[in-house]
Amino acid sequence: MTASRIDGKAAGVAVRERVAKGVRAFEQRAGRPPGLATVLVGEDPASAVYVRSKNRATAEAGMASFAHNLPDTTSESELLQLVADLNADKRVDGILVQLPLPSHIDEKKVIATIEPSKDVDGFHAMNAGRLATGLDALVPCTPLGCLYLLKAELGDLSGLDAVVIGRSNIVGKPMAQLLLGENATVTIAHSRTRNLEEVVSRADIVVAAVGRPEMVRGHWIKPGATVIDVGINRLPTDDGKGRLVGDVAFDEAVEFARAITPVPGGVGPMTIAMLMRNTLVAAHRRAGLADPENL
Ligand SMILES: Nc1nc(=O)c2c([nH]1)NC[C@@H]1CN(c3ccc(C(=O)N[C@@H](CCC(=O)O)C(=O)O)cc3)C=[N+]21
Repeated sequence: MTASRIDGKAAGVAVRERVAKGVRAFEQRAGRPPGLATVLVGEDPASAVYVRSKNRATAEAGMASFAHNLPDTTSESELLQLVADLNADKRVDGILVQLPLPSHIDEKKVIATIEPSKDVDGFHAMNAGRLATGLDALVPCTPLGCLYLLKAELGDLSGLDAVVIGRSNIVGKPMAQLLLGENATVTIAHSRTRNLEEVVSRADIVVAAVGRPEMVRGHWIKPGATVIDVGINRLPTDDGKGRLVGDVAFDEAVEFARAITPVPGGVGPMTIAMLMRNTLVAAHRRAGLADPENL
């Protein structure tokens, strides 16, 4: 069997087009566009690229974009003050503080300072707790994008065996919560899991989010399973440009899976699309409007 490639780029474009329509409708009703503020501290080139593409996507969706690029000498209290200012700014519906932050800044403190109704990353404990207890929440963009691709591929996930490899607050844990919400049987595996191969080989759905290049081998995959690869690992190449690979050995896994996301062009573009979606949803909730439909 040769797996189909799940086209996250195309799915992301489709979501962003629906968001853009929703933005126009919101603006008619609220008299202002939804707004997203991004905060980048320091000069990490990869972070700068990601934040730029988020700002571009925001403008393309017709939303107001407020980009704050700060030097890596920014103190923690200066950053907390900026977040407080953005919390109070009525034009701002979403606040994204790009991670990782420089080591002299406590990420936990920064996340805890973001107003939960503007936390479009879904990282605040309020949103994590609301997701875990089945209340309306802002849900982290990457797992939300993964769930979107899974439902597009499989429809109903009820009763399926899902394995999430990785237990981060950003991907693994919220991914598991979302799958549980869809009535999948969920296993969370991690670096201490014994016999990972055997655990993976039982799964109808594999979500790999460990950050270790090509760690999941093709023969681990149950024939006909669906594989979502969250990893983005840059490997060195002779020409110095580097090559992106996921956490799954793609060329092997296509021989076993029913469908699989490539890297790049899989989960990454969906993350940005879901950030646009979350910003539109946050704008509606903050304006006292019902959630937009069909996103
Ligand atoms: N507060 C915060 N929120 C985030 O959502 C967040 C963050 N910090 N820090 C870094 C990670 C990483 N991230 C990506 C988003 C899009 C792609 C993406 O679009 N990737 C493309 C291109 C990859 C490339 O060429 O580098 C692809 O996979 O096809 C990748 C990675 C969001 N993150």
